[in-house]
Amino acid sequence: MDQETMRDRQQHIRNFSIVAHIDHGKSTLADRILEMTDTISEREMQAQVLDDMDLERERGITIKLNAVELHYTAKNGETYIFHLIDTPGHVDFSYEVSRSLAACEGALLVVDAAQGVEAQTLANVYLALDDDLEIIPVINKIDLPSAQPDVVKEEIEEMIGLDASDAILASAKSGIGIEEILERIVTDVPAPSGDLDAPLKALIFDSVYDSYRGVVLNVRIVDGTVKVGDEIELMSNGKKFEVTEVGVMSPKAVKRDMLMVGDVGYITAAIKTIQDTHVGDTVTSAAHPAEEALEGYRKITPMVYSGLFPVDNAKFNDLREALERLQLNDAALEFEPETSQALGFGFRCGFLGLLHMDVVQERLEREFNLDLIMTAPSVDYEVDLTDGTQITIDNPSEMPEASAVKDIREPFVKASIMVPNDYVGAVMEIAQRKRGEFVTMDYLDKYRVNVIYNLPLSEIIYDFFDDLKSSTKGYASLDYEVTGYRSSDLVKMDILLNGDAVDALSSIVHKDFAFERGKAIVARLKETIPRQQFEVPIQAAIGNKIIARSTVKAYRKNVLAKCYGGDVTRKRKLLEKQKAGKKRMKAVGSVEVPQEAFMSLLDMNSEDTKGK
Ligand SMILES: Nc1nc2c(ncn2[C@@H]2O[C@H](COP(=O)(O)OP(=O)(O)OP(=O)(O)O)[C@@H](O)[C@H]2O)c(=O)[nH]1
Repeated sequence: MDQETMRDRQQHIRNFSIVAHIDHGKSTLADRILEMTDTISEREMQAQVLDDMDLERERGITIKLNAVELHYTAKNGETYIFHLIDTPGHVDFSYEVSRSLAACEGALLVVDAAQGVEAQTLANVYLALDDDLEIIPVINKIDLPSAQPDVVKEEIEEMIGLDASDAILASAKSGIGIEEILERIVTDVPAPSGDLDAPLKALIFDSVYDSYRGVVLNVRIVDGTVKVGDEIELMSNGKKFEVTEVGVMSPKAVKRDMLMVGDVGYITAAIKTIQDTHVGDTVTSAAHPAEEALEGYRKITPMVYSGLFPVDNAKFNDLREALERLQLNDAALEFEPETSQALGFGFRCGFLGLLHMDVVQERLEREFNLDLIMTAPSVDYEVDLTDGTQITIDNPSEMPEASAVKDIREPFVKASIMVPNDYVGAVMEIAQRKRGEFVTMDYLDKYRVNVIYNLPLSEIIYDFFDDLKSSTKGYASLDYEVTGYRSSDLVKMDILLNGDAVDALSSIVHKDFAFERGKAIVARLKETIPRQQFEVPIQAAIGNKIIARSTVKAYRKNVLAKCYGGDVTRKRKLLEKQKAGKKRMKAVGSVEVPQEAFMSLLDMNSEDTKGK
């Protein structure tokens, strides 16, 4: 390609994302766009191509970002190169949204015509506005009988402050408005402004490990060009590599001779060590390095911590390797080795939230074939000791004796909960129960309210959102940000099995809830720990004081005795269930403890809310 062709090409590139609240139709719209541009035929279209992780498909949510190149011949007769960069919609992953947005000039803002603007619509659109992206409002699902496009337009104008008079009315499901969207991308989203002749500068926005090709870098080229044979340098550590392949995803990998300014594609360079690359780094040319690296991404700090232990202790190194690979394209995942008396060697991992934790656990098990025991999630605490020192603790078992502790502070969040008027009472009741402190309440329009609460993060990471959803018929949407740490009356609760404290079962609880939770967790453990050859006493204790107790009776009858006369399938099912359960047993001292027992700490939270 000569210079002129490249300059002309640059003018025809459009890089954009789709931002939306979860379930407002982002993936469906992406599919329609791929179909309309013949990037993929209907026959090839597996349900929702952009969400290509199995896990995502099962859960129906977008987690990882993907970038796809497509070609669109506009009404003006010219062909444009679109790069569509997918973004996740769940609150846990807003960090990833900002990563994809950094590679774009524009964003489609998709709002469900029946649901209206929701918490993540706002959170995500603010991220896009921070990046100065051109925003095109799209009101989706206008085919629904309950669609109220005019009300939604008003909401977009009032709540976001965007002009919605020319918002596109669309139905991703029935294909309405898709062409208009494509045309507006051409006319409204600016072409990338980088300098073709400047030294290479490419932003790594994602990377994956491939056992044949090494690390595959997904990049947005900000300046210059890169081709096979070039020597590249990673600006954060000065490491140099020779480029072995470049290409784009369309949606399968398509090799190219080169990538140029404005392109979004991949680079491989036989990078074998995972630790060398990290998202947010800048790739430059080793021969003509850029003077300054791109701004990169802000550092993200995990909010929820949990211990991950292989059921088979010999798999410790496999687990480390798997975590390293996941970390490649999951900058938010943190881990460090942890030793538990009860569970042996494992890792203390930091996650963005419970969904993130769940996804990591499932990926480790499916993609890396690991059987894991995961301990209940915890937040991190700032602790002032009586000797004047301050420590941070993300593992309840490390909490010092109460006598050595002067003050414990826990993270607080400002939560914004959007609901229809009718449910405000229900929301307040839940927030209050979770030690919430009411801040304010704004009427968004005639129908909906934004309720703001300060809440301890530890209270909302578990089941707050589920509770909210179920008591508002699914209408509530939630967004939150950590605002700081506050002193709370917290104590460490130990759990003793057969008289021995099990470190992996300790938790930190508010004094006022300690009794109740102690009782609930002991009851829950009694249900989950199977009968053994001997009696197993279960106790909850604060310091030396036992606050709740129960006993798992010794094992007597065969499990099959529970079956009704000779029903073979039922019998088999029961045996299978028992076998699956066994796989995840861990011997803690002399007691066999199943995985679910370690999650009892979670259940106890919902337990104590039920009775009220
Ligand atoms: N009636 C109707 N349903 C739609 C339309 N667009 C999407 N849906 C449905 O809405 C649901 C959510 O759509 P998705 O495309 O998966 O939503 P999403 O925003 O990508 O969700 P995440 O990937 O989790 O962020 C699916 O059941 C779709 O079939 C539409 O235009 N009309």
